[in-house]
Amino acid sequence: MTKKIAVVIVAAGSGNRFGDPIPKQYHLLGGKPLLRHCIDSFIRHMPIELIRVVYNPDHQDWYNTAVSGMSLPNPVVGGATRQQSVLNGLKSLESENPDYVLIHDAARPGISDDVITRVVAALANHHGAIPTLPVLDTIKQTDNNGVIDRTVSREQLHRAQTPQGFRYETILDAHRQFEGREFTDDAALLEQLHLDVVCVEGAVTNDKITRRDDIGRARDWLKNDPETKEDTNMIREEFRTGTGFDVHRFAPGDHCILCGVNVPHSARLDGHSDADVGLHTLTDALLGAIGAGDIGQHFPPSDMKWKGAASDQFVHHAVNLIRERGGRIVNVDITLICERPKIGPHTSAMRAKVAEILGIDVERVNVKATTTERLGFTGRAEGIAAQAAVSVALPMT
Ligand SMILES: Nc1ccn([C@@H]2O[C@H](COP(=O)(O)OP(=O)(O)OP(=O)(O)O)[C@@H](O)[C@H]2O)c(=O)n1
Ligand SMILES: C[C@](O)(CO)[C@H](O)COP(=O)(O)O
Repeated sequence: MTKKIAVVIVAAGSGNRFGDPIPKQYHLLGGKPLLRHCIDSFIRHMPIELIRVVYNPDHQDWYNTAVSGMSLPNPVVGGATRQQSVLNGLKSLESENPDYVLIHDAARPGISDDVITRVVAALANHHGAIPTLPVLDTIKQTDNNGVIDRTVSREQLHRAQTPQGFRYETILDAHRQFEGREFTDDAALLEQLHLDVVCVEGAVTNDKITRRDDIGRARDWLKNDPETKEDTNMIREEFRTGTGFDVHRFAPGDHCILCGVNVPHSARLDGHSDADVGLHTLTDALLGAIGAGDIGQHFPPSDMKWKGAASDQFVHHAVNLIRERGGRIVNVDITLICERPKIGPHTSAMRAKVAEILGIDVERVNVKATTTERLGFTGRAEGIAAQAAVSVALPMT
């Protein structure tokens, strides 16, 4: 009899070890997000209504981009731990009551048809089946100081991958029973219950993306993957450039706000909001990249509500417009043009602040300064000018 098979793809993690503001499951590999690679693989083995993605609603924009054009069931909200996310995903399938369920990490985009087939086939004779790889290195056990106690035999050791397949009711009961206790994979719960879980052959391409370097390895296998070239689900990106220019005059005061940083000076900047000329020009550049006008259209200077306002909110607004379009900021470069105050001592703090506001890595942000050799209004110390250039990647429609 044909078995009803469902899949839970857990994608609610924040990827702390990967260390990027964009969670790793939404990073592009060969033109499409890791999560989409996983979905595209499972769709060949089961009806779309039996695919459940467990996600974090804070990632909504990235999620929408990843599943664009697909009519998947609504995503399930994840929990604080992988285990909690799995339980939420399993519960969401109760009305479907499948025979088998496969539980897969969205961080494993290199899942192959063969691995899925092997896991499912093994479920005919076992409560669970998981793909594994042999351990090839010699394994040492140490004390707390790193001094070797002994060499562990690797003969019976295996590296566990996903998808881990189970009889649905068995794994749901196990997750309910052990809710709150910590396990690093799903098979471990059945081990506690002395139910048999068999290891089947996994795949090197199915290794988990955990740290930043892992993406490079995944790109290498993808280059050799014949399916990729014909893949019609690739989310292709196009790159947009935006520029900004802004000027504010000096007025009596004792500091300027520049790129979100308080810089002591013998004058302040006058104008719209807190007059942060750096963030204003950045906002203009971001809006320019997506064809969304300029800062004055979104936040009219005539509107008194912006008087004295912190300018990071203008940048946040532009960033949200980019995210709504499924885009991401590739890099930004801001130049402050003035004779005084001296900007050099503050550029590190400005870079960090701008990166924080944009939610991107500091390495993608540059802030620099120049003078105009005492020429013109900046040379006469009447005010500060700033210009910015940004690059934004947008999914091609
Ligand atoms: N609360 C959580 C934690 C993890 N996961 C998912 O579980 C899989 C494997 O977890 P891991 O590699 O540890 O991902 P993260 O938790 O995102 O990474 P990190 O531990 O580095 O923060 C990932 O697909 C991740 O999205 C999840 O759905 N819910
Ligand atoms: C489930 C898993 O991917 C199997 O290898 C792994 O245990 C997840 O562990 P992590 O600590 O969440 O990376």
